[in-house]
Amino acid sequence: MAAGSPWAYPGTGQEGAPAGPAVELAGVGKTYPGGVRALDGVSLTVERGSFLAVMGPSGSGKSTLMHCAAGLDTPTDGRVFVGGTETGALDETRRAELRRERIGFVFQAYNLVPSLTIEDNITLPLRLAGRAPDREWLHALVERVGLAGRLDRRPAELSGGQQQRAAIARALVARPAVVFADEPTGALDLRTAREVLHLLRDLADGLGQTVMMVTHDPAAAAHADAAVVMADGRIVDTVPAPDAGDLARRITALEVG
Ligand SMILES: Nc1ncnc2c1ncn2[C@@H]1O[C@H](COP(=O)(O)OP(=O)(O)OP(=O)(O)O)[C@@H](O)[C@H]1O
Repeated sequence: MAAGSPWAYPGTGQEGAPAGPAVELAGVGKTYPGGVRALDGVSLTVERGSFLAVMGPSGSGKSTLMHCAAGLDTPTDGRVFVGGTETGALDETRRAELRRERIGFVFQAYNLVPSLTIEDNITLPLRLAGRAPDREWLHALVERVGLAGRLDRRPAELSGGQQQRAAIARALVARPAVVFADEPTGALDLRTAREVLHLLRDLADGLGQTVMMVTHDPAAAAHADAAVVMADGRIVDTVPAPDAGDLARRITALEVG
């Protein structure tokens, strides 16, 4: 982490982490009951500290890929590693533990608990894991996402952008190996969406946080270090330093082709 970065804070959780990629998929396939082959031989390496976008036409397998990568669903073939741990080798209890402690989630619909304050929402993953929040880290996090002074509010008292920033802080509170974001800007207006994307970019640059984001929006994907494009359950393109116009053309070609 660069000295003087907004994240300059002792012990961001990345130190001493095992070497190697944050996420690795090797020949992952998924056939749903009923026979739909949603993933077909997907291999993918997400380097530590990188921001990867997953794009592709509707039904191409993006959500299935994210669910399998995040241990929310089990592939029918292939292997998935998160922070060096093979998720398929864990029983459901251990996999739930891994999701809680090593993976952060951000969803389009924020998924905050309406009855809890913003602070209690942010610290929920830690409390579920029986861990006390690190007050200094929590403070740095809420400052950075711009929610200092709003910690005692309930989600309904915040704008959509503020709720999504609270969800991002919640995703980061346990210092996960990777944050999975599923259409995180889908419910936001353009300006607020851009703020949230800048925040995700900043997490990768300033904190070395690995982020994997599913999006339909080429302009959102352009904030990532690279985009993978899916079609029919396969990765058909990997685009480094993606450009929104170029990505839009590639997706349109897949949709009409
Ligand atoms: N639970 C399920 N049972 C059976 N088939 C499913 C299930 N979930 C998804 N599928 C099918 O698997 C394929 C991939 O779906 P998936 O949701 O991963 O695509 P996607 O790219 O995320 O789509 P979208 O952009 O529309 O969300 C589709 O053909 C879909 O109909």
